[in-house]
Amino acid sequence: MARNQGMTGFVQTEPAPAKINLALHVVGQRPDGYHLLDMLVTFTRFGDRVGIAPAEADRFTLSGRFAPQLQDGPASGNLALKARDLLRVALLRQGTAAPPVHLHLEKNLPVASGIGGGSADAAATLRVLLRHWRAALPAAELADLALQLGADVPMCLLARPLVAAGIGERLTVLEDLPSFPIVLVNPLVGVSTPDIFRRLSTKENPPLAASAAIGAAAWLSAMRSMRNDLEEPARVICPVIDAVRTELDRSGAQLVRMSGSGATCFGLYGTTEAARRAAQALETARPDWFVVATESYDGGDPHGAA
Ligand SMILES: C[C@@](CO)(OP(=O)(O)O)[C@H](O)COP(=O)(O)OP(=O)(O)OC[C@H]1O[C@@H](n2ccc(N)nc2=O)[C@H](O)[C@@H]1O
Ligand SMILES: Nc1ncnc2c1ncn2[C@@H]1O[C@H](COP(=O)(O)OP(=O)(O)O)[C@@H](O)[C@H]1O
Repeated sequence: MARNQGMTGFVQTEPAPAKINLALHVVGQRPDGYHLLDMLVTFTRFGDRVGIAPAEADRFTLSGRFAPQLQDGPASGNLALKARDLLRVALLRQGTAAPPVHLHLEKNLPVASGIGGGSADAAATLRVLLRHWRAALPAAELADLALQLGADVPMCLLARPLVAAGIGERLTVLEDLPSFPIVLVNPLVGVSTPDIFRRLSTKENPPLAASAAIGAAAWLSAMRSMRNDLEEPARVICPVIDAVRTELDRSGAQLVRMSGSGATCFGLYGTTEAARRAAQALETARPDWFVVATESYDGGDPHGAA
């Protein structure tokens, strides 16, 4: 697997936005061990990017700040390539051609950080390859294929504000969730998702009450009564999360919470300028952390907005 300068020369590129769990309630456990979750989810303009070009044989290259972390393991373990291979098998089964491609991943999102980078890459790969190969799968088959790649992949395929239930396969798109100026902060300590789930002390918590709020103030107030049930076990494994939260609280955020299984925490702000200033102050105070100011999507077409 080679390092590559960037996206120049790729015939099609696709954004792989970060997934933000604005709330995550653990409400049960399936017999196979997977946890039942109620999640309020949005996506950000900031994310990874997948590019493709036709090729004589399949090829995979990486660039971006976090590419080195994915270069150590075998490329075949990369979720973008798993997505390519699974999609190709499904298309060949129905008689659709899926010729070789050069796939490039610009890795801007920290790895194992609770914002679904690998899932976003897999989903973006599915979207861009379906376009490139001018192919389609029945909706139910595509949803199944996405879920095989990971519990977060179906929601990343939609990449728009939604409520997710089950393990992430039951999705309800939210048309009225506003866009929020948001700052993401990760202390650059990777957190293993199964480890966090294993440490949960209780698995049957109150469900998400997703009432139909209208406007940013009403949504903020509704979100304040929601939780991320994975925060408690994550703070035990990764105590620096407390420091991340404290810094975000001090930066003037209207709501601070951890996303997914951590360790990324986010702050929501009243204006883009407030988010930008907060990110600048955080970066100065903690140059060893990953800090980015961005915006979450509203209920409109995410691919138009990205
Ligand atoms: C916690 C969440 C919330 O959005 O996000 P991240 O922290 O990964 O971003 C997701 O549910 C993560 O989804 P994803 O990262 O795709 O998980 P998978 O690869 O399917 O599962 C990895 C492992 O996590 C545990 N797992 C995952 C999802 C779930 N609902 N219950 C679980 O117990 C299982 O041990 C599983 O083997
Ligand atoms: N394209 C990818 N980007 C990030 N991680 C990947 C990718 N492909 C495989 N992985 C593996 O998936 C695991 C989860 O990574 P990631 O999706 O970044 O986690 P999270 O959902 O917690 O943000 C990592 O341990 C990593 O080795």
